[in-house]
Amino acid sequence: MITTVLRRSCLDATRRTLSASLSSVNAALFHSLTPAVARVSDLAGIGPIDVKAREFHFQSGPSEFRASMVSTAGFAISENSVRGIGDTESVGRSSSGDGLAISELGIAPEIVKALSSKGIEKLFPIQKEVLEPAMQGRDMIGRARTGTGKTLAFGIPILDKIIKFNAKHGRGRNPLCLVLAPTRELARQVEKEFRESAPSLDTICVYGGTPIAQQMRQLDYGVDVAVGTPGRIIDLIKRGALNLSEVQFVVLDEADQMLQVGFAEDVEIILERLPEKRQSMMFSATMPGWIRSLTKKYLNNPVTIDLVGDSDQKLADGITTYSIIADSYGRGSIIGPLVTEHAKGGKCIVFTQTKRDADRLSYGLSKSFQCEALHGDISQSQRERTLAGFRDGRFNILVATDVAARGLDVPNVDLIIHYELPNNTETFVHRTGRTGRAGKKGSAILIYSQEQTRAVKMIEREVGTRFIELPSIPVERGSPSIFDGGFSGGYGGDMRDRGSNFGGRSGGGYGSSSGRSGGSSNRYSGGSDRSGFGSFGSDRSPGFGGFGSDRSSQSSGRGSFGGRSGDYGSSGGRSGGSSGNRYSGGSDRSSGFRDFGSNRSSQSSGRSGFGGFGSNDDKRSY
Ligand SMILES: Nc1ncnc2c1ncn2[C@@H]1O[C@H](COP(=O)(O)OP(=O)(O)OP(=O)(O)O)[C@@H](O)[C@H]1O
Repeated sequence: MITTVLRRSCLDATRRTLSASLSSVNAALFHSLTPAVARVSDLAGIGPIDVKAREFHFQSGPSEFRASMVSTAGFAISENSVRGIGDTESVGRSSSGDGLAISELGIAPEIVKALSSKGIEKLFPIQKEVLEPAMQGRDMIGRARTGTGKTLAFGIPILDKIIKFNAKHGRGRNPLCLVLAPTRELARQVEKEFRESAPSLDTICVYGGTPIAQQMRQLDYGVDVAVGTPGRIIDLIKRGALNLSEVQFVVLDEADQMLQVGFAEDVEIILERLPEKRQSMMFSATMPGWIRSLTKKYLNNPVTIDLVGDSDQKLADGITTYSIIADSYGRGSIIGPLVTEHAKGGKCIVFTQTKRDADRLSYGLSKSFQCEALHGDISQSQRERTLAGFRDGRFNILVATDVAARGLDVPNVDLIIHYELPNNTETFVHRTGRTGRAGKKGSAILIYSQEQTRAVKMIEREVGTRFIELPSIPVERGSPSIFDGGFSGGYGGDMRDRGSNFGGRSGGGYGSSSGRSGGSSNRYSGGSDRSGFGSFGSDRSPGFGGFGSDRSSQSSGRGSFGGRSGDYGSSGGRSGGSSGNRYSGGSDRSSGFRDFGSNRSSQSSGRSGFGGFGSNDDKRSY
């Protein structure tokens, strides 16, 4: 922030000096730095001021960019190939081998140097495939496995173009690039990667749970790249602080999540405010069938770059998957032994379905391990401290909801434990993908109950992996629970409920046995369940909840957008209103893992299929 202020201030000072000699009209325009921009040559005192809206000539790649080098570049890691998923031109190729250095591609030396300082010298496969069409200004859908470098795949060409554009035309006030991400943590990470890869550019990360005034000030000084979550972006637009009229590059990271019902409305509000002439890109490790029809709406003649394909295994190469059977009663007690045996002192993320379980499990584990919880009910500052502590190795076990499932890049996570079956295969892929990143090895353990055997097989089929079955760990019914001291018995006696979990367990599950929740009979049943939690509401209060506070600030002034009052993932944020139905799907859920399949098939037939299940549930359970 300070750097930004100084940098833009210095620029302004130069401009002020120069503007003294200009006509008053030009000087005023020049000084204000609104959509008008002065060329670099003007700043140097050469030639007249060219006051006009900036135009980014993205259709032709910068002359320095050597496309031919890209097409012959090899890879730093290997990636299996595949076929495209779209009905447009597709790319997918199998290649491996020692690749051409990034330094030889003609991209801005600043980027080459910055990447090199992080040990990034050669392109990963997705980066290589994306570079040329991105440089040509093509809209695209990019899909590659988790941890294979999608951020830099879109980051390198965009940053390169902006650096070269700024060098030629000077800097403006409004962002040229907008990246939308589904979670605050991911937005921060993407912005950091952009900032570190192109230190001369001004980047901003905007998301809820942090003071908006500071973000408004920073925007006022001028930025080149804005990264953020949709809620806060809309809020800033409404307040007149964020002007998207000059955006030339827009990226939907984790596109399949961003385009799910509930998210898509806000994405659309934002896209409507972008210039029509722009380059749009969508990236994710998962692109369900339903996304195809949507891309037509958002993308212009896109090229599809799919390095995953439908038939191949969907996980990164270095990941070994295990499964272990445990009934509801014993589930909490086997986590310790699994961590000890399989993480071997390294980093481990345990994914739970609910915030409450994350807290409880973390509490239980903290008696034996250094451990913290991460979910949407935790204040943003604490969330950031927790993630930083996990990255830095201050503690090694993170118990998280799906707020941590997508995109987060914490190096050297050795083990993922799915404490419960995720809601859908996409979530399984993303959760599991927090390990085995950038060519490293990792393991994932899926805990399931007898009743979920078919669901496990379905995951195997859809994800293209084979689970190695671990011997079950005996747990005596009378033995002390890991949750003693607040959760004793919480998992006991609910076996039937928990057994149908994959499809959506319909029983009281955690709630009834622990005495909370005011007798909610279905934790997905919308209002009553959420009110039972109590904490759901607080999601929406400032300072809370992942996406919640994002939206709480929106709701303070979003009237004109008329948007839903829901929330990004923030679970509780969506109480009532339209979301009620989505969560009420008792019948869907009670049908057990069958839903897994039916949900997916309804997804592919259209987005309405998401209504009942997984994706919205993801948001709810953050
Ligand atoms: N060319 C490269 N050489 C070495 N490391 C790289 C390269 N490109 C990216 N990385 C590193 O690989 C890691 C994973 O990258 P990134 O987070 O972009 O993956 P991703 O494909 O977006 O994953 P996800 O699907 O989980 O979001 C990061 O730590 C990044 O710095």
